Formats: sequence, structure tokens, C-alpha cells
Amino acid sequence: MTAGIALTDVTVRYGDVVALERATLAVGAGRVCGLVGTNGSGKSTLLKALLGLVRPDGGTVTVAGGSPQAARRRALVAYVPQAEQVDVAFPLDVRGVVEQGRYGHLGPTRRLRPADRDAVEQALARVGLTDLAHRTVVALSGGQRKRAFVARALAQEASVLLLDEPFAGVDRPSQDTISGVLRELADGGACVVVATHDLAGLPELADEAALLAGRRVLVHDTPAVVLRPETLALTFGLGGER
Ligand SMILES: Nc1ncnc2c1ncn2[C@@H]1O[C@H](COP(=O)(O)OP(=O)(O)OP(=O)(O)O)[C@@H](O)[C@H]1O
Repeated sequence: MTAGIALTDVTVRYGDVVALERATLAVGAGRVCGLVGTNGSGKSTLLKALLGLVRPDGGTVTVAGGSPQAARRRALVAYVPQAEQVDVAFPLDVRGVVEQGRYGHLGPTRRLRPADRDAVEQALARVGLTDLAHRTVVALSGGQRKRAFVARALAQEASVLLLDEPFAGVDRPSQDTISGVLRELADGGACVVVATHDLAGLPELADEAALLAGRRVLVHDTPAVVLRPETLALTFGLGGER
């Protein structure tokens, strides 16, 4: 099985809006890649293409050696959505959300076994939410909620982890916790792709960075190269909101 993710010449349209046009990006196992770009440059769309939530009009998408749908079926890919996508109608408590991460591992009884419960408790502890495990997700602060979804991804033990702006509205300690978890997962062999507006935190967070502009991946290099003013200047006039 080939680990990691790859998009080759991927085009995604929403009606008349072309969100990605022949976007190409490959990220290997053991790597953290930061996805950066202006609002509307296609970061969420790229993650959704990797999840199989949008169907490309062209190009190929490979996740953990197979199609996005196969990766999801086999629980090989974990997703931490943008906050606004999880705000409504989430009656589960924090432990219930983290338990969802184990669903792909359950046997025919569909019951959590001791090993599943251990994984859930470890994930809760890792993000500092053990004491809030009984709280409903809607009753959490934004930063706590993000940590809950990171814990779900941790419990899933997926080989590919996709995160959509996990640092938005998150305080420094929570940000450090999330970054630390992502680093550990990559060091353990996971491929981690993170859409982020936090350019300052990029060198610490990521091994590599991809700059989206003009509907494609314009630059894919080290964070230092992507953060050069002349590189970032490429986004203006190319990748703005449409
Ligand atoms: N469901 C949709 N229907 C129509 N257009 C959409 C839809 N989702 C996204 N778009 C458009 O596709 C383009 C890419 O949006 P996308 O959400 O991928 O950008 P983004 O880089 O994640 O933005 P942000 O930084 O604001 O989160 C934008 O022009 C957006 O308006």
C-alpha cells in the first residue's frame, strides 16, 4: 500500500465556479504539509476532494494507496472539519465524538472493546479533555471543540489525517497541543495535511507547504520558501476570492 496522498491535475467545479483547475500535490507518509492561500483559493475543496466529498471533473486522487472512497470505508483517513461545519446538531458528548474514531475498527458486534476504550481515553488525555468528556460538544468553547475532533482523529489511528483550519480561534496552549499531536502522528508514519491561515506557525508545524493560488497548487516547497514575501506576493491577483 502506498501511503500518503496524491492529486494529479484535479479540477473541481461548483456549478459555474471553478474551485480547482488541474491542481497537483503529493504528500508522503511521515510528513506534515500546510495548505495555505487566500480565502476562496481552494484549500477546503482540495481536502474535500481527498475525502471524496466532492467529485472532480478531471484528474486523479489517491489516498493511502486507493480511492478516497476506499480510504474512508477502511477508516484510513481522518478529518477534522472547519468549526462552522460542526456547530449545528451535535448532540453527542465529547467521549461520544472521540468514540466515533473507533467505529472503523469495531468487530461484528459493533461494540467498543477494552482496547477501543483505552484508545479513546488516551486520545482524550492527549488533548487535555478528560475532565470534559461528559460535556456535549455544543457546550464546548471553539478551541475545546477543535481538540475534541483532533482526539477523534487520534483515536482513529488513521494513516492520513486532513484538518481544515484547526487553529482558527484557538488559544496558544491549544494550538501547541494540536501541533504536538500532528507532529507525533507524522513521526509515527501518518501523512498530515493541514489547511491553515496561521502563516507564522507554519515553520514549526509543517515539513512542507503548498500555496494555492489561481485555482492550483502554485508552489509546493519548504515552509521557508513558501513564506518568502516574493512567493506570497504571487497569490495577489491570482488566487483571490471569486
Ligand atoms: N458549495 C459550494 N458552492 C459553490 N461554490 C463553492 C462551494 N464551496 C466553495 N465554493 C467556491 O469555491 C472556491 C474555493 O472555496 P474553498 O472553500 O475551497 O476555499 P478556501 O481556500 O478553503 O477558503 P477559506 O480560506 O475562506 O476557507 C471559492 O470561490 C468558493 O466560493
